Amino acid sequence: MTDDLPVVIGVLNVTPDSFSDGGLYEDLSAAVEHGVLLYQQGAQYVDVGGESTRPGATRVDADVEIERIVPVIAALHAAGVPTSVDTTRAAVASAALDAGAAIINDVSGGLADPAMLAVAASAGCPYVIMHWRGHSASMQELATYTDVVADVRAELSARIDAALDAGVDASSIIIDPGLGFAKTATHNWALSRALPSFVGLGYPVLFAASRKSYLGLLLDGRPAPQRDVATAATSVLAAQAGVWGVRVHDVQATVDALKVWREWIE
Ligand SMILES: Nc1nc2ncc(COP(=O)(O)O)nc2c(=O)[nH]1
Repeated sequence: MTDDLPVVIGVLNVTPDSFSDGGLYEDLSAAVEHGVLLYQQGAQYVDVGGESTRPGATRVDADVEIERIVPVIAALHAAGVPTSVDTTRAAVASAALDAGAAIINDVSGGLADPAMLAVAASAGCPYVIMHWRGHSASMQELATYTDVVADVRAELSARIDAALDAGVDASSIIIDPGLGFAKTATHNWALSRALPSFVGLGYPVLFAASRKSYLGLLLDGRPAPQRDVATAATSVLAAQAGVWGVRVHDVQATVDALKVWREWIE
């Protein structure tokens, strides 16, 4: 939280195939320009990703991820823009930290790469543990739960314990319910409504609904770039639920909406 507003993390995907902004920022100068814009609009961090996590996306090698994101992170660092690295790979996280990234945003919560927890532990940096059940290709078949809120809480808690056992400091851990990752729209709404119970786990919660398909469904199939007003609404509701931060593509819309929320609850 910064002056009682949630932290806003701006999304910068340096990929050809991310679901809502793929291909827009593959060029270094375009990526850096957009990252600086997001920071100027009020993002406390810019989340730089080099591998699409969309359902069905094909994986890229670590060296491709590194090639894509390290120059961007280094340039944003030089420009005074704090960044997080969106990766499931330890080698990519290490390279990003060396280039100046401040946060590891690991959508797999340490499951995808056994070496990741040790990297997060030794770096001592904030480490985002998102609920995840497998890589993009298979994840929607994995969307089966007895009670999605209870199951996600339990599985996240297991990842928190694994991180603590690996030496990650409790004060470094941020958790994220992972909307859209092995979740249906119904699951996403249930998890959104249950955000206070995730806040109750005692770790800062990152909420990342931005432009996701469950919002598209609600908006009669509207394409991803036209879901930013709905995203800003989720940012306010997440703030109301007590989250630490929100991860969004349209920073301006969310910052404006959160300012309204702050005045309203004064
Ligand atoms: N912590 C976190 N990171 C993420 N990274 C990518 C995407 C999906 O792709 P996008 O980069 O286009 O939003 N979603 C999440 C998320 O829900 N939580």
